[in-house]
Amino acid sequence: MIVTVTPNPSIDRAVMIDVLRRGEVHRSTANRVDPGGKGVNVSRALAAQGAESVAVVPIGGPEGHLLEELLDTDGVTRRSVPVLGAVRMNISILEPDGTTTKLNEPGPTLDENEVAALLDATLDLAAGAEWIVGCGSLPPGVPADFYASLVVAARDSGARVAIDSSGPSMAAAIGARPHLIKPNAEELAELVGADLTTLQDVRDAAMTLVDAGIGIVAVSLGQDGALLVSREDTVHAHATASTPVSTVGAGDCMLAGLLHSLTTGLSASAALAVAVRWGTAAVALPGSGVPTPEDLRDIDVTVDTSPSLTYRLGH
Ligand SMILES: Nc1ncnc2c1ncn2[C@@H]1O[C@H](COP(=O)(O)OP(=O)(O)OP(=O)(O)O)[C@@H](O)[C@H]1O
Ligand SMILES: O=P(O)(O)OC[C@@]1(O)O[C@H](CO)[C@@H](O)[C@@H]1O
Repeated sequence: MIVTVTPNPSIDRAVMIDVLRRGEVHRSTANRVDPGGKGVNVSRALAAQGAESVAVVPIGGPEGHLLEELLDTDGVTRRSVPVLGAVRMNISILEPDGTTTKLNEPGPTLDENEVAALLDATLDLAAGAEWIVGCGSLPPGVPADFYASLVVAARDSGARVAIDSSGPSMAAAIGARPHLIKPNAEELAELVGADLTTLQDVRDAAMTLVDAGIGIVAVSLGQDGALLVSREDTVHAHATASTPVSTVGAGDCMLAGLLHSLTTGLSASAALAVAVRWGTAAVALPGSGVPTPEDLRDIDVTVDTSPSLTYRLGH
């Protein structure tokens, strides 16, 4: 079982328009609402593939009720932690070529007791979990060491911990040495303070983090797929998204595929192939849609266990 914790979940509203023009009134051509937040998406992606998962989420306000309803509709098992503030609403503006503009709210302020309750609810589930996954931004009131505390507190539970966040909370989590992290290229560049233009740069940056005690660094690279780096492996995998519609949540689906595969005992390279298949499939879905088994069928993934490291990103 995979337990996710999303300290700052959201209602994701996706609005499709022909072209985004600053300062003008736009009439949407289509729209949809999804339950959102990075850990929530990991749990949704697992549920859509019939894999066992529990999503731990702070729930408050009318938006909180809606989030619970949407999670139930998606068949996501959840552990709700009641909070006073309302769950945020995030907006994605999608243009026909797949260009995605996101407006993310900061989220409600959580008080000390609510933060403690969120951590307790997650650790409560740790005993039966293979992975605990902490994902996304932290709302106001949640200290930057939230994920670091999770890594430390989960250490004796037998569950491995994966973290996907950014900025100070990700940096602090890395200090606590989680088993796996999933930065994208920008987040990795920020973590190591270097420009990343080739696969070699990505590999070197990821290896710095492996040297610092992280077991697996899985870097999502958008159209360039993903690079997995561990003490034993450097694996690159990529696939072509024939009709990119929305990249929102693709990284979360990729992480879900990776963790699910590692749980079922696949090798690093086989697990990365699954991860890229799930991520690429998500790009072809509107809004924060997560792929079903059928959506994965026609995606050919190329996996390279000795990748050409001179490959330039974005080409
Ligand atoms: N344009 C694309 N073409 C093909 N595959 C893509 C494309 N964009 C994303 N992917 C796939 O989805 C995975 C995750 O995408 P990306 O690197 O954008 O994650 P991310 O920045 O963490 O996204 P998010 O935070 O929105 O979930 C990639 O590793 C890749 O496999
Ligand atoms: O504001 P954060 O927590 O960094 O990101 C939140 C978010 O953009 O991430 C998901 C996609 O990965 C969306 O469902 C959600 O709206």
